Amino acid sequence: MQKVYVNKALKMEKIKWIGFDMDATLAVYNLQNFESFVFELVREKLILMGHSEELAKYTYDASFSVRGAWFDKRHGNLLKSDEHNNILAAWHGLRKMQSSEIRAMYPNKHMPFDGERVFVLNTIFNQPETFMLACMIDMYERSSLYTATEDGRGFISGSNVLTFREISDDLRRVVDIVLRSDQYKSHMVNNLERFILRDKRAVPFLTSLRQANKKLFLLTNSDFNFTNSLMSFIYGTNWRTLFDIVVVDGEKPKWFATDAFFREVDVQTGKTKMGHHEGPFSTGAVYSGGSVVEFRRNTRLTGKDTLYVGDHIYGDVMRSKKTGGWRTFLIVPELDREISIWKSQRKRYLEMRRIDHQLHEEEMTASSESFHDEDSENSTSPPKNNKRNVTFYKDEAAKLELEYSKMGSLLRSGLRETWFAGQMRRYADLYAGCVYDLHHYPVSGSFYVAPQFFWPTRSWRQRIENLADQLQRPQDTIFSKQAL
Ligand SMILES: Nc1nc2c(ncn2[C@@H]2O[C@H](COP(=O)(O)O)[C@@H](O)[C@H]2O)c(=O)[nH]1
Ligand SMILES: [Mg+2]
Repeated sequence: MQKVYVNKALKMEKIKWIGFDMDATLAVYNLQNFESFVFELVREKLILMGHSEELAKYTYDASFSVRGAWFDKRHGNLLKSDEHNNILAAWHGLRKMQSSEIRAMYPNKHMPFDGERVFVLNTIFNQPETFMLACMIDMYERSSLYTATEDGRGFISGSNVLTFREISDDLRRVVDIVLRSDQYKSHMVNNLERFILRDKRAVPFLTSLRQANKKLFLLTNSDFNFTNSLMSFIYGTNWRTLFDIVVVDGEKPKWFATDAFFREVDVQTGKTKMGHHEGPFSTGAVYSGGSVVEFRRNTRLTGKDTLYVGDHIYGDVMRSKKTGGWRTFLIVPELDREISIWKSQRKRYLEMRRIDHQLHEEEMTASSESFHDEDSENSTSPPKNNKRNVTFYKDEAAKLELEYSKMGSLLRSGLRETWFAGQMRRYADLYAGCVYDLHHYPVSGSFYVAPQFFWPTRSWRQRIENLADQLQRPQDTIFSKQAL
């Protein structure tokens, strides 16, 4: 679709430095191939660890997971929440939970965020993990050796208890080991054609930014050898000359929270030199680790003059904005697909909006009548919502969700915005499906947000259509070649 969307106005002429994340940003992954490869490696290691061999029967289903899900380690559920922690939908294993079940476990269908209890599955690297969590719980639920514990925190077989927390912790450990392993990295770098999508805009994009006097840096959590392989594949072996500074082993989000020094990498051996780096950074050199504090000291950047482009809503976008004061550009690989499904489902969406509005009006009328009748002897409880409308709305919402994946859309659940969408709106100044979409805009222009009007309207149809259009952010984006 080649569009950049705007949450917060940004003048490109004020940006002196542009930083890039590598994995899932400059290096665009073939998600289908990548996710099933990681799923298979993780499955093998979980069985070696001692989990049931029944796991071998589960194959990767790319149409199951959606990013941004929360895993509740206490009840073993995958949750889709909104930005106020209201639960929009939930899965136990591979099974979608009924509304009544969710309500019984989570009063008011709400769960306050607690980092001890919840693991947020935010990145493309968590996608196989999300599906594996569902598979493991499904498998133990079906197993004849295990039954559910009385306290509902997992499974029991004889005197052996396996809690949902333990399942999730085991899986996390295995994913972590797999992504660090030589087996994973060597298979990736030996099969780059399978895992990395080359984009013909890549070199012209970075070159045009440099020609416009922007300083460029790479800041990735990957190690030097892995970075070198991927970047050489995309940009050619001289890729380092495209950047003013190259930082590997970044350990974001920690990179934004410490004052650690940089260490220089020996690009011949890939090993880091002893001690730490002092003095200005050199073009062509590669630095390991470091921190935003040291980076700022070395480059004299203020923060507002830096635009950082990354795919991790927390590690790349929220932390860089909150701690570094950087301007942010989020890459959402699912965006083009989300928008095209959204457009194709506009009629269904408008109908749901109309029903939703009708239900609200009925509720308002009923509660205002009951309020006025409060003291009267004839006081009646509000009439129940029109059941047919409620059922219709729920069925349509479920159908809409299935257009995206079994866990639905990344950005919405029915009409409601997800937690991921809320985070994106708050912390990403710009966003796009692909970093190279920025190449279609002049380097010195400005991004604006179209004004949104919330004036009162007479008819529900007008209100619905206004809202629908506002929610279609693509139409809200204005780009101007002149500065504000
Ligand atoms: N050991 C782990 N490595 C992980 C995990 N999730 C991602 N990763 C690796 O981090 C980098 C991301 O690089 P960036 O360019 O996006 O900053 C990449 O090499 C991933 O393999 C994890 O949970 N554990
Ligand atoms: Mg990344």
